[in-house]
Amino acid sequence: MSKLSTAALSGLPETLSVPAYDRSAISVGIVHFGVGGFHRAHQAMYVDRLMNAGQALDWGICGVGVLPGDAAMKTVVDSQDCLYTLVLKHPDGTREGRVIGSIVEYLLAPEDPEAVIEKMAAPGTRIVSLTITEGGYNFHHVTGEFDAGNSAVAADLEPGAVPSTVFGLVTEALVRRRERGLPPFTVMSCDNIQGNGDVARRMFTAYADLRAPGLGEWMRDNVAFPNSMVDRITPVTTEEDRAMVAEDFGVEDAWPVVSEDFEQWVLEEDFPLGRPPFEDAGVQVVDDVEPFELMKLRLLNASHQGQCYFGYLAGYRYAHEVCQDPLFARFLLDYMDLEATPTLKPLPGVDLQAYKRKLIERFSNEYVRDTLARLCAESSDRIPKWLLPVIRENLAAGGEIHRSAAIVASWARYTEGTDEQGEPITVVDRLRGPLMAAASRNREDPLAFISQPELFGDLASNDRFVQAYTEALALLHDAGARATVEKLAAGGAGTA
Ligand SMILES: NC(=O)c1ccc[n+]([C@@H]2O[C@H](COP(=O)([O-])OP(=O)(O)OC[C@H]3O[C@@H](n4cnc5c(N)ncnc54)[C@H](O)[C@@H]3O)[C@@H](O)[C@H]2O)c1
Ligand SMILES: O=P(O)(O)OC[C@@H](O)[C@@H](O)[C@H](O)[C@H](O)CO
Repeated sequence: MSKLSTAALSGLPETLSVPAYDRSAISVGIVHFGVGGFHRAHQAMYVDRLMNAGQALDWGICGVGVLPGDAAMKTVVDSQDCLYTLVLKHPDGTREGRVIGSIVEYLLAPEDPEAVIEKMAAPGTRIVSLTITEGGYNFHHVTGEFDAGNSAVAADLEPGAVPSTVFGLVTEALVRRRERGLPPFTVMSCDNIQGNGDVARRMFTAYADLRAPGLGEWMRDNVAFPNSMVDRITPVTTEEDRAMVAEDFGVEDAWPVVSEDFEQWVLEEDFPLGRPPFEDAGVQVVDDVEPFELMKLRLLNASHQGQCYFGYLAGYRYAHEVCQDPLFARFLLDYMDLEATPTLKPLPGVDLQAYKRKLIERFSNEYVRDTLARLCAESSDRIPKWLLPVIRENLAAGGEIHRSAAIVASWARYTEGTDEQGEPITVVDRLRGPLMAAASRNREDPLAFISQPELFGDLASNDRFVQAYTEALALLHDAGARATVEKLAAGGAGTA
Protein backbone atom coordinates (compact mmCIF):
# COMPACT_ATOMS: atom_id res chain seq x y z
CA MET A 1 0.00 0.00 0.00
CA SER A 2 1.38 3.45 -0.89
CA LYS A 3 2.08 6.13 1.66
CA LEU A 4 0.28 9.33 0.81
CA SER A 5 2.52 11.66 -1.23
CA THR A 6 2.52 13.57 -4.51
CA ALA A 7 4.10 10.62 -6.26
CA ALA A 8 1.42 8.26 -4.97
CA LEU A 9 -1.55 10.34 -6.19
CA SER A 10 -1.69 8.90 -9.70
CA GLY A 11 -1.89 5.34 -8.37
CA LEU A 12 -4.68 5.78 -5.84
CA PRO A 13 -8.02 4.01 -6.29
CA GLU A 14 -10.74 5.90 -8.13
CA THR A 15 -12.92 5.86 -5.03
CA LEU A 16 -10.61 8.50 -3.56
CA SER A 17 -10.79 11.96 -5.20
CA VAL A 18 -7.42 13.62 -5.60
CA PRO A 19 -6.43 17.21 -6.47
CA ALA A 20 -7.24 17.87 -10.12
CA TYR A 21 -4.98 20.93 -10.15
CA ASP A 22 -1.25 21.43 -10.56
CA ARG A 23 -0.01 21.91 -7.01
CA SER A 24 3.34 23.20 -8.24
CA ALA A 25 1.47 26.24 -9.63
CA ILE A 26 0.09 27.21 -6.21
CA SER A 27 1.48 30.24 -4.39
CA VAL A 28 0.81 31.06 -0.75
CA GLY A 29 -1.87 33.68 -0.09
CA ILE A 30 -3.05 32.52 3.35
CA VAL A 31 -1.00 31.82 6.46
CA HIS A 32 -3.05 29.73 8.90
CA PHE A 33 -2.37 29.35 12.64
CA GLY A 34 -3.74 26.16 14.25
CA VAL A 35 -3.77 23.42 11.64
CA GLY A 36 -5.90 20.99 13.63
CA GLY A 37 -8.77 18.75 12.60
CA PHE A 38 -11.20 21.57 11.99
CA HIS A 39 -9.09 23.69 9.66
CA ARG A 40 -8.29 20.60 7.62
CA ALA A 41 -11.99 19.62 7.35
CA HIS A 42 -13.27 23.13 6.67
CA GLN A 43 -11.26 26.11 5.38
CA ALA A 44 -8.58 24.04 3.64
CA MET A 45 -11.37 21.93 2.08
CA TYR A 46 -13.14 25.06 0.72
CA VAL A 47 -9.87 26.33 -0.79
CA ASP A 48 -9.20 22.89 -2.26
CA ARG A 49 -12.72 22.91 -3.76
CA LEU A 50 -11.95 26.22 -5.48
CA MET A 51 -8.62 24.93 -6.73
CA ASN A 52 -10.34 21.89 -8.18
CA ALA A 53 -12.55 24.32 -10.09
CA GLY A 54 -9.45 26.05 -11.48
CA GLN A 55 -9.64 29.01 -9.08
CA ALA A 56 -7.64 30.44 -6.16
CA LEU A 57 -4.26 28.94 -7.06
CA ASP A 58 -2.74 32.14 -5.62
CA TRP A 59 -4.45 31.40 -2.29
CA GLY A 60 -2.45 28.38 -1.19
CA ILE A 61 -2.19 27.84 2.55
CA CYS A 62 0.95 27.86 4.67
CA GLY A 63 0.11 26.25 8.02
CA VAL A 64 1.76 27.40 11.23
CA GLY A 65 2.04 25.58 14.54
CA VAL A 66 2.83 27.68 17.58
CA LEU A 67 2.75 25.10 20.34
CA PRO A 68 5.48 22.49 20.96
CA GLY A 69 2.79 19.81 20.49
CA ASP A 70 2.40 20.87 16.86
CA ALA A 71 5.73 19.19 16.04
CA ALA A 72 3.79 15.96 15.41
CA MET A 73 1.72 17.69 12.70
CA LYS A 74 4.89 19.14 11.15
CA THR A 75 6.44 15.67 10.88
CA VAL A 76 3.37 14.22 9.19
CA VAL A 77 2.81 17.17 6.86
CA ASP A 78 6.43 17.13 5.72
CA SER A 79 6.40 13.38 5.14
CA GLN A 80 3.21 13.54 3.00
CA ASP A 81 4.00 16.57 0.82
CA CYS A 82 1.34 18.44 2.89
CA LEU A 83 -1.39 16.11 1.54
CA TYR A 84 -4.02 14.45 3.71
CA THR A 85 -7.27 12.57 3.37
CA LEU A 86 -10.61 14.06 4.41
CA VAL A 87 -13.30 11.44 4.94
CA LEU A 88 -16.92 12.57 5.21
CA LYS A 89 -19.18 10.24 7.14
CA HIS A 90 -22.75 10.36 5.88
CA PRO A 91 -25.63 9.51 8.22
CA ASP A 92 -26.49 6.44 6.06
CA GLY A 93 -23.08 4.95 6.87
CA THR A 94 -21.44 5.66 3.52
CA ARG A 95 -18.07 7.38 3.40
CA GLU A 96 -16.60 9.82 0.92
CA GLY A 97 -12.84 10.32 0.70
CA ARG A 98 -10.89 13.12 -0.86
CA VAL A 99 -7.22 14.08 -0.78
CA ILE A 100 -6.85 17.77 0.05
CA GLY A 101 -3.99 19.64 -1.60
CA SER A 102 -4.54 23.29 -0.68
CA ILE A 103 -2.00 23.32 2.16
CA VAL A 104 1.40 23.62 0.52
CA GLU A 105 3.74 24.42 3.38
CA TYR A 106 3.90 24.07 7.16
CA LEU A 107 6.10 26.03 9.55
CA LEU A 108 6.70 25.38 13.21
CA ALA A 109 7.10 28.65 15.08
CA PRO A 110 9.15 27.26 18.02
CA GLU A 111 11.62 25.88 15.45
CA ASP A 112 11.83 28.89 13.13
CA PRO A 113 9.94 32.01 14.27
CA GLU A 114 11.74 34.17 11.72
CA ALA A 115 10.42 32.06 8.83
CA VAL A 116 6.88 32.39 10.20
CA ILE A 117 7.17 36.17 10.49
CA GLU A 118 8.68 36.54 7.02
CA LYS A 119 5.99 34.32 5.50
CA MET A 120 3.34 36.70 6.84
CA ALA A 121 5.37 39.75 5.81
CA ALA A 122 5.68 38.45 2.23
CA PRO A 123 3.71 40.54 -0.30
CA GLY A 124 1.74 37.50 -1.51
CA THR A 125 0.26 36.85 1.94
CA ARG A 126 -3.07 38.64 2.11
CA ILE A 127 -4.91 36.69 4.79
CA VAL A 128 -3.71 35.35 8.16
CA SER A 129 -6.38 33.00 9.47
CA LEU A 130 -6.80 31.42 12.89
CA THR A 131 -8.29 28.33 14.52
CA ILE A 132 -6.37 28.56 17.76
CA THR A 133 -9.28 27.49 20.03
CA GLU A 134 -11.35 29.69 22.33
CA GLY A 135 -8.51 29.77 24.86
CA GLY A 136 -6.04 31.04 22.27
CA TYR A 137 -7.47 34.58 22.37
CA ASN A 138 -6.21 35.17 25.89
CA PHE A 139 -9.06 37.24 27.27
CA HIS A 140 -10.71 37.36 30.66
CA HIS A 141 -14.11 35.66 30.60
CA VAL A 142 -15.92 38.29 32.61
CA THR A 143 -14.15 41.57 31.80
CA GLY A 144 -13.31 40.61 28.21
CA GLU A 145 -9.92 42.29 28.71
CA PHE A 146 -6.67 40.98 27.19
CA ASP A 147 -4.68 39.06 29.81
CA ALA A 148 -1.30 40.77 29.72
CA GLY A 149 -0.26 38.67 32.73
CA ASN A 150 -0.08 35.49 30.62
CA SER A 151 3.57 34.44 30.95
CA ALA A 152 4.11 33.67 27.24
CA VAL A 153 2.61 37.03 26.27
CA ALA A 154 4.68 38.83 28.90
CA ALA A 155 7.82 37.13 27.56
CA ASP A 156 6.97 38.27 24.01
CA LEU A 157 6.65 41.83 25.28
CA GLU A 158 10.17 41.88 26.77
CA PRO A 159 12.39 44.27 24.78
CA GLY A 160 14.26 42.37 22.05
CA ALA A 161 12.31 39.15 22.63
CA VAL A 162 11.89 36.66 19.79
CA PRO A 163 8.10 36.23 19.61
CA SER A 164 6.59 32.85 20.38
CA THR A 165 2.85 33.57 20.70
CA VAL A 166 0.42 34.20 17.88
CA PHE A 167 0.14 37.79 19.18
CA GLY A 168 3.89 38.42 19.06
CA LEU A 169 4.37 36.75 15.68
CA VAL A 170 1.43 38.39 13.87
CA THR A 171 2.19 41.84 15.32
CA GLU A 172 5.86 41.63 14.32
CA ALA A 173 4.84 40.70 10.77
CA LEU A 174 2.43 43.64 10.60
CA VAL A 175 5.17 45.97 11.86
CA ARG A 176 7.55 44.75 9.15
CA ARG A 177 4.92 45.21 6.43
CA ARG A 178 4.28 48.72 7.65
CA GLU A 179 8.01 49.51 7.63
CA ARG A 180 8.30 48.10 4.12
CA GLY A 181 5.34 50.08 2.78
CA LEU A 182 3.22 46.94 2.30
CA PRO A 183 -0.47 47.05 3.20
CA PRO A 184 -1.49 44.86 6.14
CA PHE A 185 -3.04 41.44 5.64
CA THR A 186 -6.55 40.62 6.86
CA VAL A 187 -6.76 38.63 10.12
CA MET A 188 -9.58 36.09 9.75
CA SER A 189 -10.61 34.27 12.92
CA CYS A 190 -12.47 30.98 12.39
CA ASP A 191 -12.90 30.04 16.04
CA ASN A 192 -16.17 29.44 17.85
CA ILE A 193 -16.32 32.78 19.60
CA GLN A 194 -19.15 35.26 19.30
CA GLY A 195 -17.82 38.21 17.33
CA ASN A 196 -14.63 36.24 16.65
CA GLY A 197 -13.25 38.96 14.37
CA ASP A 198 -14.13 41.73 16.83
CA VAL A 199 -12.55 39.75 19.67
CA ALA A 200 -9.44 39.12 17.59
CA ARG A 201 -9.24 42.85 16.83
CA ARG A 202 -9.53 43.74 20.51
CA MET A 203 -6.91 41.19 21.58
CA PHE A 204 -4.33 41.83 18.87
CA THR A 205 -4.60 45.59 19.23
CA ALA A 206 -4.40 45.33 23.03
CA TYR A 207 -1.16 43.40 22.57
CA ALA A 208 0.09 46.03 20.10
CA ASP A 209 -0.79 48.82 22.57
CA LEU A 210 1.55 47.18 25.05
CA ARG A 211 4.26 46.60 22.50
CA ALA A 212 4.74 50.15 21.18
CA PRO A 213 2.96 53.49 21.54
CA GLY A 214 0.63 54.13 18.62
CA LEU A 215 0.89 50.62 17.19
CA GLY A 216 -2.50 49.48 18.45
CA GLU A 217 -4.10 52.62 17.05
CA TRP A 218 -2.50 51.99 13.67
CA MET A 219 -3.82 48.43 13.69
CA ARG A 220 -7.32 49.56 14.68
CA ASP A 221 -7.31 51.94 11.71
CA ASN A 222 -5.68 49.69 9.13
CA VAL A 223 -6.15 45.96 9.79
CA ALA A 224 -9.39 44.18 8.88
CA PHE A 225 -10.73 41.47 11.22
CA PRO A 226 -13.87 39.99 9.59
CA ASN A 227 -16.29 37.99 11.75
CA SER A 228 -17.34 34.51 10.73
CA MET A 229 -19.57 31.62 11.69
CA VAL A 230 -17.99 28.25 10.99
CA ASP A 231 -19.57 24.84 11.27
CA ARG A 232 -18.62 21.23 10.71
CA ILE A 233 -18.44 18.66 13.49
CA THR A 234 -14.90 17.31 13.35
CA PRO A 235 -13.93 14.77 15.98
CA VAL A 236 -10.37 13.92 16.96
CA THR A 237 -8.71 11.49 14.49
CA THR A 238 -8.38 7.96 15.92
CA GLU A 239 -6.33 4.85 15.11
CA GLU A 240 -9.56 3.32 13.73
CA ASP A 241 -9.80 6.24 11.29
CA ARG A 242 -6.26 5.59 10.04
CA ALA A 243 -7.08 1.91 9.56
CA MET A 244 -10.37 2.79 7.84
CA VAL A 245 -8.57 5.08 5.35
CA ALA A 246 -6.11 2.31 4.54
CA GLU A 247 -8.85 -0.27 4.13
CA ASP A 248 -11.41 1.83 2.25
CA PHE A 249 -9.10 3.91 0.11
CA GLY A 250 -5.90 1.89 -0.11
CA VAL A 251 -3.60 4.61 1.15
CA GLU A 252 -1.48 4.95 4.23
CA ASP A 253 -2.18 8.36 5.76
CA ALA A 254 -0.53 9.10 9.10
CA TRP A 255 -3.05 11.82 9.94
CA PRO A 256 -6.31 11.78 8.02
CA VAL A 257 -9.26 13.84 9.19
CA VAL A 258 -12.84 12.60 9.45
CA SER A 259 -15.95 14.72 9.82
CA GLU A 260 -19.69 14.83 9.32
CA ASP A 261 -20.91 15.69 5.82
CA PHE A 262 -22.61 18.94 6.91
CA GLU A 263 -20.69 22.18 6.28
CA GLN A 264 -21.44 25.86 6.76
CA TRP A 265 -19.38 29.03 6.70
CA VAL A 266 -20.88 32.50 6.95
CA LEU A 267 -18.27 35.18 6.44
CA GLU A 268 -18.30 38.96 6.78
CA GLU A 269 -17.18 40.87 3.71
CA ASP A 270 -14.09 42.77 4.92
CA PHE A 271 -10.98 41.84 2.94
CA PRO A 272 -9.09 44.95 1.78
CA LEU A 273 -6.43 42.84 0.01
CA GLY A 274 -8.99 40.53 -1.57
CA ARG A 275 -9.94 36.95 -0.79
CA PRO A 276 -10.55 33.70 -2.61
CA PRO A 277 -13.96 33.65 -4.35
CA PHE A 278 -15.34 31.68 -1.42
CA GLU A 279 -18.97 32.16 -2.50
CA ASP A 280 -18.20 29.93 -5.50
CA ALA A 281 -17.37 27.16 -3.02
CA GLY A 282 -20.59 27.53 -1.03
CA VAL A 283 -19.60 30.11 1.58
CA GLN A 284 -22.30 32.67 2.51
CA VAL A 285 -20.62 36.08 2.34
CA VAL A 286 -22.75 38.62 4.24
CA ASP A 287 -22.55 42.10 5.76
CA ASP A 288 -23.51 41.02 9.29
CA VAL A 289 -22.58 37.62 10.67
CA GLU A 290 -23.78 38.15 14.22
CA PRO A 291 -27.28 36.60 13.90
CA PHE A 292 -25.73 33.46 12.35
CA GLU A 293 -23.05 33.28 15.06
CA LEU A 294 -25.61 33.55 17.83
CA MET A 295 -27.71 30.85 16.21
CA LYS A 296 -24.80 28.46 15.90
CA LEU A 297 -23.03 29.08 19.21
CA ARG A 298 -26.20 29.10 21.34
CA LEU A 299 -27.99 26.25 19.57
CA LEU A 300 -25.20 23.93 18.44
CA ASN A 301 -22.24 24.59 20.70
CA ALA A 302 -24.21 25.23 23.89
CA SER A 303 -26.21 22.06 23.14
CA HIS A 304 -22.92 20.19 22.95
CA GLN A 305 -22.36 21.31 26.53
CA GLY A 306 -25.97 20.39 27.28
CA GLN A 307 -25.37 16.79 26.24
CA CYS A 308 -21.78 16.07 27.26
CA TYR A 309 -21.81 16.21 31.09
CA PHE A 310 -25.33 14.82 31.54
CA GLY A 311 -24.59 12.14 28.94
CA TYR A 312 -21.23 11.19 30.43
CA LEU A 313 -22.64 10.98 33.94
CA ALA A 314 -25.50 8.82 32.63
CA GLY A 315 -22.95 6.36 31.24
CA TYR A 316 -22.74 7.38 27.59
CA ARG A 317 -19.39 8.06 25.89
CA TYR A 318 -20.42 9.31 22.41
CA ALA A 319 -22.57 12.24 21.29
CA HIS A 320 -24.76 10.03 19.08
CA GLU A 321 -25.60 7.76 22.03
CA VAL A 322 -26.93 10.70 24.01
CA CYS A 323 -28.84 12.27 21.12
CA GLN A 324 -30.41 9.03 19.94
CA ASP A 325 -31.92 8.76 23.43
CA PRO A 326 -35.34 10.47 23.10
CA LEU A 327 -35.20 11.83 26.64
CA PHE A 328 -31.95 13.71 26.06
CA ALA A 329 -33.01 14.83 22.57
CA ARG A 330 -36.20 16.29 24.11
CA PHE A 331 -34.15 18.07 26.78
CA LEU A 332 -31.86 19.62 24.15
CA LEU A 333 -34.76 20.72 21.97
CA ASP A 334 -36.48 22.26 24.99
CA TYR A 335 -33.28 24.12 25.88
CA MET A 336 -33.04 25.35 22.30
CA ASP A 337 -36.72 26.33 21.98
CA LEU A 338 -37.38 27.81 25.40
CA GLU A 339 -34.04 29.27 26.45
CA ALA A 340 -31.65 29.80 23.52
CA THR A 341 -34.09 30.83 20.78
CA PRO A 342 -35.54 33.84 22.64
CA THR A 343 -32.00 35.30 22.82
CA LEU A 344 -31.33 35.06 19.06
CA LYS A 345 -31.53 37.89 16.55
CA PRO A 346 -33.89 37.79 13.56
CA LEU A 347 -32.62 35.55 10.78
CA PRO A 348 -34.72 36.27 7.70
CA GLY A 349 -34.92 33.28 5.42
CA VAL A 350 -33.66 30.79 8.03
CA ASP A 351 -36.09 28.08 9.19
CA LEU A 352 -34.98 27.83 12.82
CA GLN A 353 -37.20 24.86 13.61
CA ALA A 354 -35.64 22.94 10.73
CA TYR A 355 -32.16 24.04 11.87
CA LYS A 356 -32.80 22.65 15.36
CA ARG A 357 -34.22 19.37 14.07
CA LYS A 358 -31.21 19.06 11.80
CA LEU A 359 -28.91 19.60 14.78
CA ILE A 360 -30.41 16.61 16.58
CA GLU A 361 -29.97 14.59 13.37
CA ARG A 362 -26.34 15.70 13.07
CA PHE A 363 -25.58 14.96 16.72
CA SER A 364 -27.20 11.53 16.24
CA ASN A 365 -24.98 10.51 13.30
CA GLU A 366 -23.44 7.37 14.77
CA TYR A 367 -20.72 7.14 12.13
CA VAL A 368 -19.10 10.42 13.16
CA ARG A 369 -18.37 8.97 16.60
CA ASP A 370 -17.79 12.32 18.27
CA THR A 371 -16.68 11.61 21.80
CA LEU A 372 -18.21 13.23 24.86
CA ALA A 373 -14.62 13.54 26.11
CA ARG A 374 -13.89 16.02 23.28
CA LEU A 375 -17.03 18.00 24.12
CA CYS A 376 -16.30 17.98 27.87
CA ALA A 377 -12.73 19.29 27.42
CA GLU A 378 -11.76 22.89 28.13
CA SER A 379 -15.23 23.68 29.44
CA SER A 380 -13.97 26.78 31.22
CA ASP A 381 -13.32 28.25 27.78
CA ARG A 382 -16.70 27.17 26.41
CA ILE A 383 -19.47 27.53 29.03
CA PRO A 384 -18.69 31.22 29.72
CA LYS A 385 -18.66 32.01 25.99
CA TRP A 386 -21.69 30.06 24.78
CA LEU A 387 -24.08 29.31 27.63
CA LEU A 388 -23.65 32.01 30.27
CA PRO A 389 -24.65 34.79 27.84
CA VAL A 390 -27.95 32.93 27.26
CA ILE A 391 -28.51 32.76 31.03
CA ARG A 392 -27.63 36.43 31.58
CA GLU A 393 -29.91 37.62 28.79
CA ASN A 394 -32.81 35.50 30.03
CA LEU A 395 -32.29 36.65 33.61
CA ALA A 396 -32.39 40.26 32.45
CA ALA A 397 -35.50 39.68 30.33
CA GLY A 398 -37.34 37.49 32.85
CA GLY A 399 -36.91 34.49 30.53
CA GLU A 400 -36.62 30.79 31.25
CA ILE A 401 -33.26 29.54 32.65
CA HIS A 402 -33.84 26.14 34.32
CA ARG A 403 -32.27 23.98 31.64
CA SER A 404 -29.26 26.27 31.18
CA ALA A 405 -28.74 26.41 34.94
CA ALA A 406 -28.99 22.61 35.05
CA ILE A 407 -26.32 22.34 32.34
CA VAL A 408 -24.01 24.45 34.51
CA ALA A 409 -24.85 22.15 37.44
CA SER A 410 -24.05 19.10 35.30
CA TRP A 411 -20.63 20.62 34.56
CA ALA A 412 -20.11 21.19 38.30
CA ARG A 413 -21.11 17.59 39.06
CA TYR A 414 -18.90 16.20 36.26
CA THR A 415 -15.95 18.22 37.56
CA GLU A 416 -16.19 16.38 40.88
CA GLY A 417 -14.17 13.81 38.95
CA THR A 418 -16.18 10.62 39.55
CA ASP A 419 -19.05 9.32 37.45
CA GLU A 420 -22.25 7.72 38.70
CA GLN A 421 -20.64 4.28 38.61
CA GLY A 422 -17.84 5.55 40.86
CA GLU A 423 -15.31 5.53 38.01
CA PRO A 424 -12.80 8.39 37.84
CA ILE A 425 -13.38 11.10 35.22
CA THR A 426 -10.35 12.68 33.56
CA VAL A 427 -11.15 16.37 33.65
CA VAL A 428 -9.29 18.11 30.82
CA ASP A 429 -9.20 21.85 31.37
CA ARG A 430 -6.46 24.43 31.70
CA LEU A 431 -8.18 25.40 34.98
CA ARG A 432 -8.49 21.78 36.12
CA GLY A 433 -6.91 22.37 39.57
CA PRO A 434 -9.10 25.25 40.77
CA LEU A 435 -12.21 23.82 39.08
CA MET A 436 -11.84 20.43 40.76
CA ALA A 437 -11.05 22.04 44.10
CA ALA A 438 -14.25 24.07 43.87
CA ALA A 439 -16.31 21.08 42.69
CA SER A 440 -15.01 18.94 45.57
CA ARG A 441 -16.95 21.26 47.89
CA ASN A 442 -20.24 21.00 45.95
CA ARG A 443 -22.01 18.95 48.61
CA GLU A 444 -21.02 21.00 51.66
CA ASP A 445 -21.36 24.34 49.86
CA PRO A 446 -23.66 24.14 46.80
CA LEU A 447 -22.48 27.58 45.65
CA ALA A 448 -18.77 26.65 45.72
CA PHE A 449 -18.48 25.98 41.98
CA ILE A 450 -20.31 29.07 40.77
CA SER A 451 -18.46 31.22 43.30
CA GLN A 452 -15.57 31.58 40.85
CA PRO A 453 -16.16 35.15 39.67
CA GLU A 454 -13.50 34.93 36.96
CA LEU A 455 -15.83 32.42 35.22
CA PHE A 456 -19.30 33.22 36.48
CA GLY A 457 -19.13 36.94 37.31
CA ASP A 458 -21.86 37.72 39.82
CA LEU A 459 -24.22 34.88 38.93
CA ALA A 460 -23.75 33.36 42.41
CA SER A 461 -25.60 36.34 43.82
CA ASN A 462 -28.56 36.11 41.46
CA ASP A 463 -31.37 34.47 43.44
CA ARG A 464 -33.23 33.11 40.43
CA PHE A 465 -30.12 31.51 38.96
CA VAL A 466 -28.95 30.18 42.34
CA GLN A 467 -32.29 28.52 42.99
CA ALA A 468 -32.39 26.77 39.61
CA TYR A 469 -28.72 25.77 39.83
CA THR A 470 -28.83 24.42 43.39
CA GLU A 471 -32.04 22.47 42.73
CA ALA A 472 -30.45 20.80 39.71
CA LEU A 473 -27.20 20.10 41.57
CA ALA A 474 -29.08 18.52 44.46
CA LEU A 475 -31.05 16.34 42.04
CA LEU A 476 -27.85 15.30 40.30
CA HIS A 477 -26.41 14.24 43.66
CA ASP A 478 -29.53 12.55 44.96
CA ALA A 479 -31.08 10.98 41.87
CA GLY A 480 -28.45 11.13 39.10
CA ALA A 481 -28.17 12.64 35.63
CA ARG A 482 -30.95 10.73 33.91
CA ALA A 483 -33.48 11.43 36.65
CA THR A 484 -32.53 15.12 36.60
CA VAL A 485 -33.10 15.34 32.85
CA GLU A 486 -36.36 13.40 33.25
CA LYS A 487 -37.60 15.84 35.84
CA LEU A 488 -36.66 18.83 33.69
CA ALA A 489 -38.31 17.27 30.64
CA ALA A 490 -41.47 16.60 32.62
CA GLY A 491 -41.65 20.24 33.62
CA GLY A 492 -40.22 19.55 37.08
CA ALA A 493 -37.21 21.10 38.81
CA GLY A 494 -38.96 24.46 38.68
CA THR A 495 -39.23 24.61 34.88
CA ALA A 496 -41.62 26.94 33.15
N1 LIG B 1 -13.62 20.46 15.76
C1 LIG B 1 -14.76 21.05 15.43
O1 LIG B 1 -15.82 20.39 15.30
C2 LIG B 1 -14.81 22.54 15.18
C3 LIG B 1 -15.88 23.05 14.45
C4 LIG B 1 -16.01 24.45 14.31
C5 LIG B 1 -15.03 25.27 14.81
N2 LIG B 1 -13.98 24.75 15.47
C6 LIG B 1 -12.97 25.72 15.99
O2 LIG B 1 -11.67 25.26 15.72
C7 LIG B 1 -10.91 25.22 16.91
C8 LIG B 1 -9.89 24.11 16.82
O3 LIG B 1 -10.57 22.88 16.74
P1 LIG B 1 -9.83 21.60 16.20
O4 LIG B 1 -10.84 20.53 16.17
O5 LIG B 1 -9.05 21.90 14.99
O6 LIG B 1 -8.83 21.32 17.41
P2 LIG B 1 -7.39 20.64 17.36
O7 LIG B 1 -7.07 20.31 18.76
O8 LIG B 1 -7.34 19.60 16.32
O9 LIG B 1 -6.42 21.83 16.89
C9 LIG B 1 -6.23 22.97 17.64
C10 LIG B 1 -5.10 23.78 17.06
O10 LIG B 1 -5.05 25.02 17.77
C11 LIG B 1 -3.72 25.25 18.18
N3 LIG B 1 -3.71 26.06 19.41
C12 LIG B 1 -4.28 25.75 20.59
N4 LIG B 1 -4.03 26.73 21.49
C13 LIG B 1 -3.29 27.66 20.84
C14 LIG B 1 -2.70 28.89 21.23
N5 LIG B 1 -2.82 29.35 22.47
N6 LIG B 1 -2.00 29.59 20.30
C15 LIG B 1 -1.85 29.11 19.04
N7 LIG B 1 -2.36 27.95 18.62
C16 LIG B 1 -3.08 27.23 19.51
C17 LIG B 1 -3.13 23.89 18.39
O11 LIG B 1 -1.74 23.95 18.36
C18 LIG B 1 -3.73 23.12 17.22
O12 LIG B 1 -2.99 23.32 16.06
C19 LIG B 1 -11.96 25.02 18.00
O13 LIG B 1 -11.53 25.45 19.25
C20 LIG B 1 -13.10 25.85 17.49
O14 LIG B 1 -12.97 27.20 17.86
C21 LIG B 1 -13.84 23.40 15.67
O1 LIG C 1 -14.13 22.97 19.22
P1 LIG C 1 -14.70 23.83 20.32
O2 LIG C 1 -13.88 23.87 21.54
O3 LIG C 1 -15.01 25.21 19.85
O4 LIG C 1 -16.10 23.22 20.73
C1 LIG C 1 -16.47 21.87 20.78
C2 LIG C 1 -17.60 21.59 19.84
O5 LIG C 1 -18.79 22.18 20.29
C3 LIG C 1 -17.29 22.14 18.46
O6 LIG C 1 -16.04 21.71 18.02
C4 LIG C 1 -18.34 21.72 17.44
O7 LIG C 1 -18.16 20.38 17.09
C5 LIG C 1 -18.25 22.59 16.22
O8 LIG C 1 -18.35 23.92 16.55
C6 LIG C 1 -19.24 22.22 15.14
O9 LIG C 1 -19.11 23.11 14.09
